Amino acid sequence: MPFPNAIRLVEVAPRDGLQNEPEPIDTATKLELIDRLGAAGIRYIEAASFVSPKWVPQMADHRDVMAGLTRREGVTYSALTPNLKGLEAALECGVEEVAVFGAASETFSHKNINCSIAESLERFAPVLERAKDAGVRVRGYVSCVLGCPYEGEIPPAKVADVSKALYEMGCYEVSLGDTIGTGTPLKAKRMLEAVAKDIPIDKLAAHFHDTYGQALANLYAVLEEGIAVIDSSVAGLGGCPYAKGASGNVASEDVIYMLNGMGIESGIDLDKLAETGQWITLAIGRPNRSKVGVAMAAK
Ligand SMILES: CC(C)(COP(=O)([O-])OP(=O)([O-])OC[C@H]1O[C@@H](n2cnc3c(N)ncnc32)[C@H](O)[C@@H]1OP(=O)([O-])[O-])[C@@H](O)C(=O)NCCC(=O)NCCSC(=O)C[C@@](C)(O)CC(=O)[O-]
Repeated sequence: MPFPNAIRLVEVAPRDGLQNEPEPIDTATKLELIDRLGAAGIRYIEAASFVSPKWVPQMADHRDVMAGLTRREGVTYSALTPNLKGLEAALECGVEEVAVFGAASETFSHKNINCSIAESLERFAPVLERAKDAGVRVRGYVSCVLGCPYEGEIPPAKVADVSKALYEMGCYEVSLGDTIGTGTPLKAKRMLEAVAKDIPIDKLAAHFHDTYGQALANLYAVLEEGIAVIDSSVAGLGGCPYAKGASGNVASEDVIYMLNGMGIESGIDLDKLAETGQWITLAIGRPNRSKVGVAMAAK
């Protein structure tokens, strides 16, 4: 399949990027991050997570983040909602899109959302129904698509089953999460082939963490298969609280640099994006994990 002419980048730094930070990050810093990402041309930003503050304290200010946004025209600001309680709170804050998140690994599902895969799907069904009534689109995530921190290898057929269930339930797009970044390019292709038997490729997204330095190579492999939605995190911020040692998503700057070199449109201003990566890493005292961001800052 030819490479896509254009991609949609889903920027997850304000949520995935910050959810695992050991020190509290104030709401004003999160809001400035979101605003800078919008100013760099990003059209889809995962801004918050309506999960239990006991489970993920960094996302406890979800209401203040959603209510405090300076909304830019044409930008979607989404939030994670694992259950009806989260969805109702998000709706009160005027959210226009939410995401439910499941896993292809039973153990990870229990550790992350305290229920089995089957129970999670039962929980998501009323979330999708309520969201539909409210005119809110729902994205679905599947974690551990290329490996699990507890179970190791996950068969592609298992990933395909959970993805299909989310899609058939009404998720308009399913984002495939390599939660611990252990995937490699051919493995990523094989997994995608299995999922794409049931779901059109333009309804799938790649959400690859870079723990083993494979994320860009894996992205190249799935772009070749027709994937045109990429999740990434500015400065490579992030990690999952329930996947020990997992580092952040592939850095947005690195993705855009690669896409620019391939002539694939994103509508994103790389200079502004790289400045944002430098700014947030200084603001929260973290290393910048984007090679492109570091190289551009050194010029
Ligand atoms: C799902 C639950 C809530 C189940 O947690 P639970 O303990 O089974 O839920 P519960 O219904 O029994 O409720 C327990 C308490 O949580 C409260 N509660 C219940 N729901 C909510 C809510 N929505 N918002 C706020 N509070 C909530 C509820 O009110 C109650 O409070 P208490 O009576 O004890 O004071 C919990 O396990 C949880 O919050 N997990 C979050 C895990 C998480 O955020 N993980 C990181 C995001 S996923 C990820 O990073 C992967 C991804 C998406 O990026 C893709 C990839 O890379 O793989």
